[in-house]
This record gives sequence, structure tokens and C-alpha cells, in this order.
Amino acid sequence: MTNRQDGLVAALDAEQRTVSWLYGRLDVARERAQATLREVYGRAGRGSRQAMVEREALASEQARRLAQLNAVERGLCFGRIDEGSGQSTYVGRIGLRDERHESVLIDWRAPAARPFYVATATDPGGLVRRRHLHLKDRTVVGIDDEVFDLEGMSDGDRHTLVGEAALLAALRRGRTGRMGDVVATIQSEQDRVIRASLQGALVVQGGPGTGKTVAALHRAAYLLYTHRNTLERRGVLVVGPNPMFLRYISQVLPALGETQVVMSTVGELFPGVRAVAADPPRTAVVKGDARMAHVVAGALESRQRVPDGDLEVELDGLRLRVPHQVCLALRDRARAVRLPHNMARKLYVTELLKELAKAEARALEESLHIEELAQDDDPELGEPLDLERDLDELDLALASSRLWGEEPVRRAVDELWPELTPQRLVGWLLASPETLWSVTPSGLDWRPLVRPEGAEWTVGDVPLLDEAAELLGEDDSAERVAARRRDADWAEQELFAREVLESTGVAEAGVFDRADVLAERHADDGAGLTTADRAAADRGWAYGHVIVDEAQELSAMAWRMVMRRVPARSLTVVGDLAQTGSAAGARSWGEVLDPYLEGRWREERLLVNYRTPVEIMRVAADVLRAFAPEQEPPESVREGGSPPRAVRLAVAGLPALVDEELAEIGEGRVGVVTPDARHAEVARLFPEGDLDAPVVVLTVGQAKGLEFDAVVVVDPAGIAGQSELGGQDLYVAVTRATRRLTVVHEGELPEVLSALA
Ligand SMILES: Nc1ncnc2c1ncn2[C@@H]1O[C@H](COP(=O)(O)OP(=O)(O)OP(=O)(O)O)[C@@H](O)[C@H]1O
Repeated sequence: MTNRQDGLVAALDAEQRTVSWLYGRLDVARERAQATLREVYGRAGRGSRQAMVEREALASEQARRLAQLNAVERGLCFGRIDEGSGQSTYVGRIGLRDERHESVLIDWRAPAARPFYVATATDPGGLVRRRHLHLKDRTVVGIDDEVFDLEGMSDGDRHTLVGEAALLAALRRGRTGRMGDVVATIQSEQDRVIRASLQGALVVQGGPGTGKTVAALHRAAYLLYTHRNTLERRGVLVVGPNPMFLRYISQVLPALGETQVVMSTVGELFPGVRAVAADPPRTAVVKGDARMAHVVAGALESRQRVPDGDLEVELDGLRLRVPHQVCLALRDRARAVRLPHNMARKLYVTELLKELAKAEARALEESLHIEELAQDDDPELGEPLDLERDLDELDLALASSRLWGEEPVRRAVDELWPELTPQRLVGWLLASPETLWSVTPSGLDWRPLVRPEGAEWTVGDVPLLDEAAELLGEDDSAERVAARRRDADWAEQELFAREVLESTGVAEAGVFDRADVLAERHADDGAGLTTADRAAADRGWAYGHVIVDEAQELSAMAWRMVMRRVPARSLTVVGDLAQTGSAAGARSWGEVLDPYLEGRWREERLLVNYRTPVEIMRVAADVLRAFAPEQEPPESVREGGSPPRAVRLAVAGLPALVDEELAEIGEGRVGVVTPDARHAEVARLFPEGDLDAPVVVLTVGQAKGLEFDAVVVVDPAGIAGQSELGGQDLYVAVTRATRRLTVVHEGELPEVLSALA
């Protein structure tokens, strides 16, 4: 054996001892959590209120802790940093302590772990070596070292400079259909994004494969770790482009021990609606325009009516008449209170009923007066009656409540100031060309908006529904009373929780020291719901932080909806302007963000492509140059992939070609990307499959954000020509492959792909 091999074996042995010991600590922590859980559940009876709070608090905390400890089994410890002082620190997915409470494994998110990610040869930041540990189950199977200071190392250490760069090894692995975490190989530019401050808005602009999504998700985990107090209470929302994408990224955060993040598409952000269908481009552009806010507001105003003449209601043979001017004044007063429509309705109804009660008195009096005239010479009758004048407040109230039970009165009120749901208002508006025509500002073409009532909701409708909900308001007075009661209970709950933590020593053990969060979770009416559950169901929820991925696709109206959910404007906006596919999407970050942030946002750029090999990226760069010359393609970190190719082939020949690709890549997966219009035709040729299937057929919109070992792009001319932004679509399509790219065309190969000819 050479010295070098000896050194490697010795190093592997030494690291194995450490790693085995760390797993031993993990097992101990798990056993403890399990024992506490068993003990807590074993406690007899429900006991006092305090005992129940104590029991529930501990049980839930230990269950969470246990889930977290289970999530970190794979690759528990992946790195080690050695400082010039001789101190070594192990970095892992979670922090662990020994019996004396000394830290033995540093959580990757802790400040002490930062040098592991940012040290470079030119700026090692006090490190002499960074070591990556590769584990298979609990066994150390490899180590990769980067030595920053050869002088500072012992002779023995010098023989352990081993292995290939951990990053490249990670990138070469076959894709599984689900994105994995990259804690072991986060790059320095990504680390800057991940650890950026919670406050304010950060834009992460980067080309395909630069790790924007993966960095954004690690950022969510980092923020939850660093600001747990704020964020556990307020929650974190991740907005992604489509359900398939959310499934693709769904395992990253749980693998990092975080399960409490709300994930949603724009089409799902309005509780109760799950829209997936897209509008045609012309409709999408109008629907996404910020001026649609005026259109919705105008539509609502048009439902706050005044009758053409006087209001007349027939009731039991009487005709109640409220003069036109009075109706006008009532409507203006109800508008002037500036309450949302459904809440202002209460006021309107009260006032109108009073007027109707007076009208009833007048009508009665009139009818009596007629009888009176008929019996004019009756000496028994004294002063003529004035029923309206004689009504006092109590009479009015009684008469109002009686009138409210009358069907003709209800109908009249509903006609003038109806109670509306967002669905009713928007559904009616889009099916009503006259209203659209009358309320749409000039310069915005209302015609593409028209569609039949009852049509399926599209993603573009959801921001309109949200806008309508803002204007309509929920009648939450009962909810507010309950909230006040909750607040009153709050102090008491928190006190209990604090006592629990102190008396059980949980706080001291560092497991949990946030009594307020604990109290909130165990508040009586929380009924076991987590913050994430409550946030997802509540349209008015104000999140502590919002991450928007593929953010270039959001329309101005969608931004209004997102911004409502983050009043503190603590945001991470992740996207690539070169990949904008939606006609209503962004052309510049300033254009979409400045209306809310007035320039108070920072931009970080990610420049290295970790997905697409150089050979494929060269083809993609040609496409980008042709369609978005102002955008720079990212630099690929890998080379040596198979040369990309073009094949002239009828669609019927695709299954055979895809079989070839599957054989080439072995374990991996093939993505077949088609123009929107040809998706059904191509999908028919393959068994239906979700992301985990070996072959998936997707439109470009669906493929956005995803990646495959091999990609077959069908009908590139069709993709490039499918909309004004078809060129960007083609760029997205050719940048999905990690290893192989085949372009299939029946006619001429588009000029931009001539490098493949
Ligand atoms: N530091 C890293 N270590 C290992 N793998 C990485 C790293 N950064 C990115 N990757 C991998 O590169 C691929 C691309 O990452 P990601 O999907 O986050 O890029 P993106 O910028 O969001 O791309 P797109 O704009 O095309 O959606 C993923 O497989 C991801 O796991």
C-alpha cells in the first residue's frame, strides 16, 4: 500500500469512529424523546387544566422533536472544518450535544457552520481544511478534502487529500423525480442567499439550474431555525408555479426537518378554490393587468344600486314607497363608511328598513285617510292621524324586524345591496359583457375576459376572487368576539406554558424554550391545528415570510394577492426573467416590485448552472441569444455530457427513441417536452405517469422548474411559435436535462438550433 492509501484508510477509520459515535448520540436523543412521549401519554386521567396543558405541550413537542430526529438519519454528518488553531468541528443536519452538554455536531444553519460553506482558497477565513464526508447509511464510504493551508497541516494529514469534489459527485447522481436537499454542498453564492436577513425583500435572479429553487428552500429552513419564534407563530409560505412543481420540491423541507411550511400555487391561494387551468395568452394579459382591480371594484359598485324612480314594495295590499332621493342618500351613506360591501350592507339594511317602516306608516295613514274621507261627517273622529310622525325608535325597530321577515322586502334589499360572495361577483362580472364594458378603464380591452357563467375557474381568476374578497369583506364580527376571548385567555395560557417548561426542565435542556409558541399551539380552540394548517385555511393570514419561486410568471394581479399575505414585506423572490413564459408575467423585477417596495429590495444573482452540462448549455445559449439577447446564460459547472442531438422523426417514432434514451441513462428518468397544442397527441403514446415514472410527458409550463436525466424536446418550432414568448419556452425546454438532450423535429430544424444539425 502506498502512503496515500494508508492515510486514506486511517482517515476513513477515524471518521467512522466519530460518525458512529454521533449516530449513537442521535439514538440516545431519539430514545429520550420516545421515552418522554410514552411517559406523557401514560399519565392517567385528564387531571387539572395545568396538567393537561403540560401533557399536551410535552407530547406535541416531543413528537415534533422525534420526527425531526428521524428526518436526519440519512447523511446525519456530512462535513468537518479544521481551523488553524487545531480545533475541528463537525457539521450536520442537526445540532447534537454530548452528556456534558458540549456541542458535538453543529447544525448546518448555525453561524458556526458558515465557514464550511464560504471558505475559499483565497479567503479561507481561518480554516486549514474543509472535509466532506460521504455516508452510505451509517458507514463512511468516502471523504473529499479541500486544503486551504498546506503549511498548517501535519504530515499525516497531507496524505489524506482524497477523492473528487463532493459537489460534482452530487451532481452526477441520477435524478429520482423529487428534488433532494443539498446541505452538504451548498455553494458560497447560494449561502449568501440562504442566510440573508429576514427583513426586507430579496430578489434572487439566476439562469436555469443555478439552484434558485434549492437555495430558496434551504433559506426557508434557515429562517425557521434562526427566527423560530416569529416564524412558527406567523408561518412561512412558499408559492410555486404548478402542482407538479410543488410535488417535485415537496421532500426538500421535510428532509431538512421542517414540515410546517405552507406550499401553494397561485391557483390555490384562495381557500376553497383550486384552479389549474390557464387562460389563453390574450385573456391572461388583461386579467393579470393591475387595472383589473378597478374593474372588480367597478363591478361591485354597480351592484350597489339605486332604483330608477322611487323604490316601491308591495306588501299585504299596501304600496311602500321610498323616494328616489332617499334611496340615493342611503346608498351614499353606506358607501361613505368605507366598510367592505358585506359589512356596509348591515348598515344599509338597517337604514332602508327604517325608511320602509316609515313608508309603511305613510301608506297605512293614506289608506286610513281615504276611509276617513269616506266617513267625513262622523262626529266621533278627532284630530287626523300622523302615523309616521308618531313612530318612536322602538316602534321603528319593531317594524323593521317585522319587515325583514317579509319576502318582498328581502327581494328589494337584495336587488339594491345584495350580500355577495367573491365567486358570485366575479362569476357574474365575467359573464356580463355590459358590465365589463362599462367598468373597464379605457386602454384595457375587456372583450377577451367574457366567458359563460359557471365556467371553471382559471389561475388568472384567483387574484380577482381575492380582490373581490377584500372589497366584500367577511362578516367576521363573531370571529372577532372569539378572537378577543382568545386574547384574554392568552396571558393565562402563556403563564401555564412557562410554568410547564420550567417545572419539567424542558426549557433548560434546550429542547424547547418558547412558551408563547407552545401556549399558542395548545390554546383550547386551536384544536390541534398547526400554524401551517390555520394559515393555509385563512385567506387573511399574514405570513412571517413568503418565498415566491418562478416569480417571473406572476401577473401584477397575482402580486397584489401575494403582497396581501405578507404585510411586513419579508419576501424572497426567486426567478429568471429569461424564462418568462406567461404573457402576463414579469419583464423586470422593478416593474413588479416597486409598486409595493418603492425600490427597497435587493438583488442577488446566481451565475453558475449546476444542472445542464456545458455541451447542452451551448445550444441553450444560442436560443437565448436569439430570443432574449439582453439576458446572460449561466456558466455550467460540468462538462463531458453526451453531445446533444437533433433527430428528424414523426411523433409516432417517439416511443422507440425514448426507449433508447432510457437504455442510455440506466436508472434515470426521461422528460418529453411538447408544445401545448401537441401534448395530448404525444402523451397518448406513453403510459400515464407522475413525476416518479421513468417517462413523463409535459408541456413547457409543466416542465418549468423540473429536471430529467434525459430530455426529448418535441417540435421545437411548435414550441417557439406557440406564443409571443415561445422563444423563452424553447430556452426552458432545452435547459431541463442533466445529461442528455434530443430535439425531435418533423419539418426543418429551427435556425436557432442549427448547432445540432
Ligand atoms: N450546491 C449544490 N449542490 C448540489 N446540487 C445542487 C446545488 N445547487 C444546485 N444543485 C442542483 O442543481 C439542480 C438545479 O437546481 P434548481 O432546480 O434549484 O435550479 P433553478 O435555478 O431553480 O433552475 P430553474 O430556473 O431551471 O428552475 C438541482 O438538481 C439541484 O439539486
